[in-house]
Amino acid sequence: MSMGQEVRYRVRGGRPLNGTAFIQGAKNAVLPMIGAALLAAKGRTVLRNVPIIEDVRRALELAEHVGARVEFHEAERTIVIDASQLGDPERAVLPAHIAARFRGSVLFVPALMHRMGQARIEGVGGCNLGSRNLDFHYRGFARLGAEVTEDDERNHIQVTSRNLRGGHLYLDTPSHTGTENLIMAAVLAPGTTVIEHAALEPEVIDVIEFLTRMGARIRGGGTGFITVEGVEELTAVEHTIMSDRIDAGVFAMMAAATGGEVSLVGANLEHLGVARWKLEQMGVEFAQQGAVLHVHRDPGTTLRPINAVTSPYPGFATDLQSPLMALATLAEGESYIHEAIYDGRFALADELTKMGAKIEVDGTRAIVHGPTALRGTEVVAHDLRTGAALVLAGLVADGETCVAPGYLVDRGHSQFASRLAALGAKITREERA
Ligand SMILES: CC(=O)N[C@H]1[C@@H](OP(=O)(O)OP(=O)(O)OC[C@H]2O[C@@H](n3ccc(=O)[nH]c3=O)[C@H](O)[C@@H]2O)O[C@H](CO)[C@@H](O)[C@@H]1O
Ligand SMILES: C=C(OP(=O)(O)O)C(=O)O
Repeated sequence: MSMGQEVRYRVRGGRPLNGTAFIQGAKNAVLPMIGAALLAAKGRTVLRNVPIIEDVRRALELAEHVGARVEFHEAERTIVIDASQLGDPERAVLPAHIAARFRGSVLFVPALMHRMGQARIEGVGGCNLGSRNLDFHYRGFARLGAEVTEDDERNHIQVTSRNLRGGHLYLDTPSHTGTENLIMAAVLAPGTTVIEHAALEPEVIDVIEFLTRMGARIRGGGTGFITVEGVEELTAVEHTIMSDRIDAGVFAMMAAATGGEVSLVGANLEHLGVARWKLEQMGVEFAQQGAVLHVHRDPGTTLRPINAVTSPYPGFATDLQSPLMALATLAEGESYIHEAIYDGRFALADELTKMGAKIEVDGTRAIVHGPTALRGTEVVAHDLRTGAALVLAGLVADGETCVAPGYLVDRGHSQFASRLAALGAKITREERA
């Protein structure tokens, strides 16, 4: 999609979702893996089960911009990356026009440090969720020996790294990309690095598996205490990306909202963490059948209200908080939601209010008064998950719901309209020049 096009989703409510949906590969695993692939000085990396999302397209543009050769075989959901030519320090720049369009751009910094000795970050994007800092990343790079300077005027950050070496690192809170970035900074730094208070997300573990296959020496993934022994070089390998637990959670909640019955191919119930138990309390039935997750909500029963607090894995995922708020508008009674990770995720409440929902917001806490008979209207996707949550609301609303800008949904959900249409939803994705 070019920058000039406007994408919108049009949804007509009233149909239960039934059938089979293919859960995409994980956005939050593929982005660090594209960054990690740039660490390999020889050979070609092959990534499989790649989600066809805008963030992946931006990541590949960025990889080309810094000097890698990339191919995205969309029909095969496969990426091939050749990073053997990286090395020109002049190209060690993450320009705002690409990097500011997605959060994952920050995951390129370790590769630029190792391969080019420096990195200039002219912008980092991601969903507009209030304050989102990167201080743990930069402080960690500095503890490994990098020099980090800020150009406040232009809002640029310069990282220079002649001699990275192992060190003792910690995170104030278990940052997801922070953990991945510090691991990638440490894998090629001589000596031992310890990372305390590391993130436990399944994607972090998938990234550790990928790096280990490349030749990295990493222990303690999933324990919160990670040890990395620096190695001299990493090799390009092949890896199949884990399935996207947020995509799975969104489809499960859509089945629940509409009173449907779906089979989610590739979804893993364990990866839902606390969200699984919350949805079960609301009246959603899950059955894991090997690699397929079966989700059912009896349309003859009402949804029960819920209390949820977002927290790092295995807590209730903040990325699932928005669709949960939309689902809670349908529950019989008062739901309480506390968003403890981001201070700006509740823009959704105003949009749901336009559809008839009754939600009281106080800072990062919200009370949802259900049940509401939602009405379709034009609503704004302020961020990726707000977009997905509004599509969920549209699936049960009376009349037509129009969700824009669709680009934000396309940042993270692959072929959203066609996968939902395959389950019986009335949804179209429109592009206007
Ligand atoms: C590309 C990617 O993987 N994105 C995910 C990643 O984002 P991301 O890795 O950016 O999220 P973090 O875990 O780093 O952020 C969590 C909280 O920590 C704060 N913080 C973070 C880093 C830092 O250096 N200083 C600091 O103060 C942030 O402002 C935020 O309030 O994890 C989030 C939390 O699970 C998810 O919502 C995002 O989908
Ligand atoms: C917050 C999200 O993504 P990002 O970190 O890429 O902005 C998300 O996936 O909901």
